[in-house]
Amino acid sequence: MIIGVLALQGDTREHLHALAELDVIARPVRRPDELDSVDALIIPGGESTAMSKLAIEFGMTEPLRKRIGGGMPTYGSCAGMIMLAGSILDGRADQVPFGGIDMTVRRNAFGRQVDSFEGTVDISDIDGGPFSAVFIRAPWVEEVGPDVRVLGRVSGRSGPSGEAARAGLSTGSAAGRIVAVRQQHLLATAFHPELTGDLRVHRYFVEMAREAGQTTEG
Ligand SMILES: NC(=O)CC[C@H](N)C(=O)O
Repeated sequence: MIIGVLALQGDTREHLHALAELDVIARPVRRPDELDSVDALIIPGGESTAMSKLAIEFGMTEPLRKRIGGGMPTYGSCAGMIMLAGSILDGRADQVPFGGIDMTVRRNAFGRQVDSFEGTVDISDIDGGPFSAVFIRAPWVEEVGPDVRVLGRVSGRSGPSGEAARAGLSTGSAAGRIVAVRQQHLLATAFHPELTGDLRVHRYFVEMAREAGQTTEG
């Protein structure tokens, strides 16, 4: 099994590194023929408006829509979550998501004054305690359709910076927000597990990809 990491823009390297730590064969994907050669895909964090523009320029939008819609296991973190959404609030008018997950996300949702903060997130399918999750100009999920499972919400604050408090975690405006979802073969988180060295989300996704591979092969 080969897992690709979309390499148009964003923190591709960090995801490749996380996959290498898990002994998975992983490679960057920029062109349609490279997409053809992978079994699953990670869409990294970065800037979704730039990613959308580059995907159009590289002729990747339609091939990606087709593979994602056709059952390729795909995981999006942060900007990648935005690109997997059916609909985007506070996006740019010319921004075209790849879609796949029946959800509405709000870009830069935690407030413009807060560029980044750490929060805690419990993910229902993943053992080992809450995640210390890094949010960088992150979206949250505003609404989900009936086929989407909510896996995680912001449960509290962590980290010494007090940024989480400014993000409203103490007053409750960020607490409880949906930041991890799954719809069948598609997974998305608003935070960046690739930046914290906690490999549990990647391990979970690799398992998803393996299971999908077994179903198609057998
Ligand atoms: N860290 C991120 O991926 C930020 C996402 C960014 N705010 C966007 O709209 O794409």
